[in-house]
Amino acid sequence: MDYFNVDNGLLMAERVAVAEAAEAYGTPLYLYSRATIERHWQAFTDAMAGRDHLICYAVKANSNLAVLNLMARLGSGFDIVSGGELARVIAAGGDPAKVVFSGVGKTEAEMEQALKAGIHCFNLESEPELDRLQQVAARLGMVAPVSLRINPDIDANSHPYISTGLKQNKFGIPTSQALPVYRRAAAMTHIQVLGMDCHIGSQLTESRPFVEALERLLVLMDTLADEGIELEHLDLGGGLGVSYGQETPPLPTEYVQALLPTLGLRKLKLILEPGRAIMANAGILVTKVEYLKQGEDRDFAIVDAAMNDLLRPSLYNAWQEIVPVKASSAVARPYDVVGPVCETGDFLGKNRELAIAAGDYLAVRGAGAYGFTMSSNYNSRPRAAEVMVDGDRMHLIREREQPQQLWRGEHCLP
Ligand SMILES: Cc1ncc(COP(=O)(O)O)c(C=O)c1O
Ligand SMILES: N[C@@H](CCCC[NH3+])C(=O)O
Repeated sequence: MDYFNVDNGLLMAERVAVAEAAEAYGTPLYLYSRATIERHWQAFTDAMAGRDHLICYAVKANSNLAVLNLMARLGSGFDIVSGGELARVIAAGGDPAKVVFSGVGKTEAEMEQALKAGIHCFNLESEPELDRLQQVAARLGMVAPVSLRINPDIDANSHPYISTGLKQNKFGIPTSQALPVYRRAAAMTHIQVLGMDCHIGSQLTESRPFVEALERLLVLMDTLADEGIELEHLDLGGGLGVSYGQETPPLPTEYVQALLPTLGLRKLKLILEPGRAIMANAGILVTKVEYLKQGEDRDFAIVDAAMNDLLRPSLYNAWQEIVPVKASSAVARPYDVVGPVCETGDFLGKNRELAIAAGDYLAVRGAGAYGFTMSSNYNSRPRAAEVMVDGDRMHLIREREQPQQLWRGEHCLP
C-alpha cells in the first residue's frame, strides 16, 4: 500500500504544507489523508469484487469519529472489541448491522449493548463466552448471531506481542475443541450459528500463513457441514501488513488472489477485518525538534512527541521512518530521536541519520494506525490533536487536550 507521502515539506498527493499544519495546530500532531484512507479501503473492496463479502474495518487501528465516518460513508462494516468502540461506530454513523464483535473478554453489559444495537455477529472466543451470550440473549428474549473464532495454531511470523494464532496465545478456540462447541451452539435456543472466524496476528508480510489458516478452517467447516451445521460466512480477520520501510507485504488484491484457489467454488460470504493496511500509511505524526544534545556515546534529537503519543517503537521495538519535513542545510549525523518522557524506553527511532536543527519539524511515517489509539496521558502529557487533510483543506478532527481535561473525573478527598 502506498504512503501518504511527505516530500519537500508537502504532503505530495494533497499538496498541503506540513509545517503550516504544525504551526496552525501545534505539535505533536497527527495528520491523516482522506484520499489515502479511501484508496486503501477501496483496494480491499476491489480485491473482493464479484464475491459476496464484507470489509469490517478494525476500529482499534484508528477510532477517530471522522475516520469511522469516512468508512461508514464508503459502506464499510466494522470490527469492534469493546462497547466503547461500538458506541463510537454508532456515533460516527456506522451501521450496527455490519459490525462484528471480537475479543476474548466480552462483558455481560457489552453483550447486551451489542444485542440491542443489532450487530451482525459476535465472534466468540471460548465456550464460557458462548454460555454467557446464550444467557444474556435469553434474558432479553433475543437471538444472538455468532461465529466461533478458531485458533488454528499457525505462526504469523510477526512480533510475538501481536501474533494471535498460536496455541500458547489467549485467542480463539483450539481447532481440536471446536466441534463440540459448535454442536452445543447449534442446539442453543437463543444462539444462531452464522460463521467461523480467525485472526492469526497483525503486520503479516506474506500470504502463506493466511492460506494455511484458511485451509484448517475449511476442513473444520466441511466436518460441520457433514453434521448438518452449514455456515454462511468465513471471517479471516485482519492482519495484512504494511511497509514501514523494508517490508514488502502483498497488496490486498495479491492477498485475496492467494486465498482464492483454497476457497474454490464455495459460496461462502467472506469477511475481512483490515485495520493497519488501511490506516498506517494514511497518517503521519508531526513533531518538533526541541533540542539537539550531544552525548559521550551518541547524539540525541529531543522532540516534543513521546512514547505516550506513539507507543509502537517502545513497545515492539518497531521501526518507523522519520523524515525532516523540510530540507535543511545542517550536516547529517546519526541521532537517537527521543521524547521528553522520563523513561529510557521513550524513543521514536534510534541511530537515524538526520540533517536537522532545533525548531525543525519531523514526520514519523506509518503513524495512522495504532498511533493515536494507543496514546496515553503518561507524564500528564495532553494527547495530540488530529487533523484530516481533504484535498487542499485541513480539518481539525480532534482538539489537542487541554490541561484541565487531564484530571477530568478525578476527586480530592472531602
Ligand atoms: C480480531 C482482530 N481483527 C482485526 C484486527 C486488525 O488487525 P490489523 O490492523 O493487523 O489488520 C485485529 C488486530 O490485530 C484483531 O485482533
Ligand atoms: N498495536 C499493534 C497491533 C495490534 C493488533 C491488535 N490485534 C501494533 O501497533 O502493531
